[in-house]
Amino acid sequence: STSGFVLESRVCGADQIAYSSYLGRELFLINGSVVDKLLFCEALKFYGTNGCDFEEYPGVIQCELDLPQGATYSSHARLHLSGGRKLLQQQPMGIHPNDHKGKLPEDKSLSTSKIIGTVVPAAFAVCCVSLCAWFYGKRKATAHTMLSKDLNSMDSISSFDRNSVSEKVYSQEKFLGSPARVPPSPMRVPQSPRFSMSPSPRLNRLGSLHLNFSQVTKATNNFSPSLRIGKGGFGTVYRASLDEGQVVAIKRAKREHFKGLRTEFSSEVELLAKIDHRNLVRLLGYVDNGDERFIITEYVPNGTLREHLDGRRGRILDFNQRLEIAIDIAHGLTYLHLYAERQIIHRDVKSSNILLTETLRAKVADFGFARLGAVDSDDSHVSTNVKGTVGYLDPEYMRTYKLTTKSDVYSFGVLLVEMLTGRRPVELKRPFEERVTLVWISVQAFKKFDEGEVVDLVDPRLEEVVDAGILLRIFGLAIQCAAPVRADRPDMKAVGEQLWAIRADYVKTGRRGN
Ligand SMILES: Nc1ncnc2c1ncn2[C@@H]1O[C@H](COP(=O)(O)OP(=O)(O)OP(=O)(O)O)[C@@H](O)[C@H]1O
Repeated sequence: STSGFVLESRVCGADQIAYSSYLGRELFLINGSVVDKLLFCEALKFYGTNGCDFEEYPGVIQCELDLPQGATYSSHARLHLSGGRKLLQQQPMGIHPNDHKGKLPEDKSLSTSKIIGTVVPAAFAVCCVSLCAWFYGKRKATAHTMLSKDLNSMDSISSFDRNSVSEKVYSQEKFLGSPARVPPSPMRVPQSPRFSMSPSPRLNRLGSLHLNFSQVTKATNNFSPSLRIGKGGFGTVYRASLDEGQVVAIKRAKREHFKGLRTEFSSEVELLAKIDHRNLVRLLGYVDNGDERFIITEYVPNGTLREHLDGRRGRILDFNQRLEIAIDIAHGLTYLHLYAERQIIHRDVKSSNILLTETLRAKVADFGFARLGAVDSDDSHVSTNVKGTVGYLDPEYMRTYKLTTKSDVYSFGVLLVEMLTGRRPVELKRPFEERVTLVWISVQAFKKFDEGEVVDLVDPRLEEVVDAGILLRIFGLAIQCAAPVRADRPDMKAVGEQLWAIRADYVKTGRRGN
């Protein structure tokens, strides 16, 4: 731990349990999901008596004090936390793709056994989430209700404790990655002396745009609220017009958002500025004004993917448009993973980071910037600003602190489910069992795939009826991407290829009711 920052983590059986506190703010996690303290303490108790040592765990004493009288770690919780995988594998959950009306097209890469192989562990992971949620929900009721062995009746709610942590968490590195544990990111290139952050420089020039602070002020009409297009965890975004008539987006980050940053900011930006791909938002330049930083990017005029899924941008996206957007995202991420000068892991793939052009081409935004908001030095502070949404986080990254491109693949899988269903990864207003979309979809998938009613899982706002075989493949792919174990996930390039093949078949045979 560093001053004020505590991180403890144990891998016990099949589960990873982590506790983090920073300046009095506590976070409890099981397998990457934020859980309430009761479940966390019960897990400690359970594992403590099963040979997994938590003696030095700072929360143990607290747990002793706080656990309500008679609260026990239920046998069903044990089943799911320690033997859940086994339990699920024993479930007779056959998927019979040929039983339903839409025949599963021949696709070696997505054979039935492969789907089972990925759906089952996925369901295991989501069961953990559900379980946390279940405890949270039932805590207020008096007794623990038995978790039915039948997945169909699984009762789940989101595990978020809204009082202690918002739906989103700040960059996972801030909460979970002590400097010693998080391996250096591929983005962490040696500091370039040319761009080192001395206190004096007021202007750094990178990319194709060379602006100074007063030009930025002018271009944004002195940061006029009328030009404000959005606000994120890192700062406020403005639409700005340059003298030459070029329209750009300028992200303004206040000092508190980057205080304590290591000095490789400029070398990282230098690297990002070289990236030129049609599915990635182009970085044009940045200005460092001491107290503020301005990141200037290509302006993408048609809002975020999330806004489109919500119907806030006019006509709702049809299925083909969603497929094309998914392919665009896959291409953008493949470029970052495979073809950029250095491998770049996005770390914050989500629907609000996908921007759309007027012709509905998708561009991935914010790559490489997640880390700029993540402060982990001693003089940093905990901000309530958020970075990264819990529902998109790779559970294996949370368990091992090892970040790989497969963490982006996981987030992409969650995003694909979001695009197919229209639902956010977590929707707290839904019935219990539907609140964590990946949980719901995986559980439903078992039922629906059998019954050939996979069409019911699709966004109800979609007017067309999509062939069940196509849906089966794409849901299968999404669940495979979001597999809890990294090795089970395909790489981004393969994902793009599979999406491409699915789209080709959709265009040929899958369009119904249009
Ligand atoms: N290059 C851009 N072109 C057009 N609009 C943009 C651009 N960049 C950002 N925006 C708009 O500004 C909003 C805020 O973006 P920002 O990246 O700061 O936050 P976010 O992605 O929503 O959240 P987070 O900080 O958690 O990643 C976006 O939702 C989008 O509407």
